Amino acid sequence: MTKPIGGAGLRGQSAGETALCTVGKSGSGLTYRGYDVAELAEKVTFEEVAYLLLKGELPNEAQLIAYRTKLKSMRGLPQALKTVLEQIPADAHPMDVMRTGCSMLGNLETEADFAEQGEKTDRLLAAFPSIICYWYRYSHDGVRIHTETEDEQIGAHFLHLLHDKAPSELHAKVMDVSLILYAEHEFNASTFTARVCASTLSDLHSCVTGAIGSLRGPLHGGANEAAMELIQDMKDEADAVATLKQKLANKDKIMGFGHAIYRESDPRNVVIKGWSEKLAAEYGDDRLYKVSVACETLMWEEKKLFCNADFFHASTYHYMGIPTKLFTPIFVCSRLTGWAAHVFEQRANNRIIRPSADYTGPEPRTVTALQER
Ligand SMILES: CC(=O)SCCNC(=O)CCNC(=O)[C@H](O)C(C)(C)COP(=O)(O)OP(=O)(O)OC[C@H]1O[C@@H](n2cnc3c(N)ncnc32)[C@H](O)[C@@H]1OP(=O)(O)O
Ligand SMILES: O=C([O-])CC(=O)C(=O)O
Repeated sequence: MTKPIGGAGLRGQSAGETALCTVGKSGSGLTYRGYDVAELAEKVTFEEVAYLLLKGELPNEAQLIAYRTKLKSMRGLPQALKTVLEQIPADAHPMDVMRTGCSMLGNLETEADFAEQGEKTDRLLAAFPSIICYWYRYSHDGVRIHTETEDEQIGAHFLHLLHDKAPSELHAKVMDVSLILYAEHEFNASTFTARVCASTLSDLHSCVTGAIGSLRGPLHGGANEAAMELIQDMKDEADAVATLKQKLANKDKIMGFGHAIYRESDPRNVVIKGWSEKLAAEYGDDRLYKVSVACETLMWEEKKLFCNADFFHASTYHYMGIPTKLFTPIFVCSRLTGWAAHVFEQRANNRIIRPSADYTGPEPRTVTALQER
């Protein structure tokens, strides 16, 4: 069945132009500046994708080396930010930590002029893994970590800070692919939030802080954590089927399935699913992978709903020893590139975003005096 255009949620309506990304239009269904995401995930690294989105083209070798060196040099956190992170309790939601971390950095290293937007974005790109891991390791393990590592790549750097040791080649590769898959997705809710904020000529940190808030919800980025909570207790494939049937009978939303734009599949799923299978073999226990596949089959048979980017990310991250509550912050570390590129694009051709509303309230009336109400 084709979905009606228009209606609630601005679905099917164009809200502006972008040269950054197409969703559901060509190739596997997702392109970044004309490159198919599946090809990018196979042939390049996340830092190249970040460069592509933020600067317009893939870097040559010298540009990539310089970019990686620069990002590596920006991983340290100011003491004032560390002090703030140390105040945040262990049971805080890590997305709230990201939001506060971004906002605090905006106070300490404010974007004074739009000419600084590229520098400020690179700084956030380098600092986000440090922010989440500094807070996590301090609040959970009681240690103040050094946030600088020699890892060339952001994904490996994140795993290194989290686990206090450099990751295996396989885990570094999977993290890198994951960051590529999550980097950009046209006018999704969090990116649109960033663009609305940018359209008021606000600063970059405000745009990104708002976007983090939008990504946090379970209907958007928070779905990867919700998917993990769904599958973690499933004992086997039969249990997965029974659990989902019951949830569907209860009319529950199944997190990690469905999409606002894609109709039959999310092109990121096949890529991350493949890596989840490889990790399951390495891990030596494929229960989570198998129950995930059983969920995928059942959801298609029963509801014609398919896995979105988030579903197989749950097992993938779990196999790499990442705590569930850090899943969505990883999404932030990646999507920052898309958000910032959209902010740059909005600023380059700006008009304040201010749609109209259809009024459904009372007819005009006069105020009754307080004593008479
Ligand atoms: C990286 C990302 O952000 S990807 C998205 C992550 N979010 C999730 O995984 C949350 C679960 N999925 C959903 O809630 C939705 O599919 C969304 C929010 C992604 C898209 O929402 P919409 O565009 O409104 O969905 P859509 O119009 O395709 O829904 C059609 C029908 O399928 C149902 N449906 C859609 N997704 C699901 C789901 N995951 N589980 C159960 N039913 C669903 C809807 O309730 C709707 O039924 P209705 O017409 O009886 O109300
Ligand atoms: O496009 C959307 O609505 C949600 C999504 O998949 C993303 O932001 O990656």
